[in-house]
Amino acid sequence: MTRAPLDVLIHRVDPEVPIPSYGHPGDAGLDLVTTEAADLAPGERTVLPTGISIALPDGYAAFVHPRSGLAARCGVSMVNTPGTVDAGYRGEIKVIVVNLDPRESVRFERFDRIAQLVVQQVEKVRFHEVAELPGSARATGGFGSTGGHAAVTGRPAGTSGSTQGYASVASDREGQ
Ligand SMILES: O=c1ccn([C@H]2C[C@H](O)[C@@H](COP(=O)(O)OP(=O)(O)OP(=O)(O)O)O2)c(=O)[nH]1
Repeated sequence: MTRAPLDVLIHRVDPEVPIPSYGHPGDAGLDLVTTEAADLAPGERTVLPTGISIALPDGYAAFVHPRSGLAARCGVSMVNTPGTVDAGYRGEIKVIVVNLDPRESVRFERFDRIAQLVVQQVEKVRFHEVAELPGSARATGGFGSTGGHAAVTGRPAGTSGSTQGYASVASDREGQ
């Protein structure tokens, strides 16, 4: 069953910016564009304005996510992915982009799509302190306790002469 869309007030800080829209009917993210052109050298980051501010209803938040096409093609991501836009925030939404490509610079023109905005309902919690938490299958195992992604300080398997360290996913592949 299709739910009715949530009504959200929007203000265009830049009157020429297009109102964010979904690329396809089933998409989760609304495209965000930059209103400023920018050049990013390898490893460089910058804060880009999107030209919009919104008023989300209480109980909602919007999350600024990177675009996978930009990531795959140009190595562009966001420093704080996902960025959190609080329901009470009325300022212009900004995107902290970073060029993770080790060699190529990237250039954004005004109104290039740089990120996507996912609006979600969020729970408010009330903490109840206890002396001991109830048991669970995972218990306290975290950070790689199921195996895989062991850091290898020496050479990658099957090579010789390299002085660089590699992270290995071999034990994950083998299901260890
Ligand atoms: O990618 C982002 C992340 C945040 N914001 C805006 C909306 C958010 O409501 C506000 C504050 O963000 P956050 O709480 O993540 O930042 P903080 O560093 O914890 O700042 P504060 O002390 O203001 O909470 O900045 C953006 O425009 N883009």
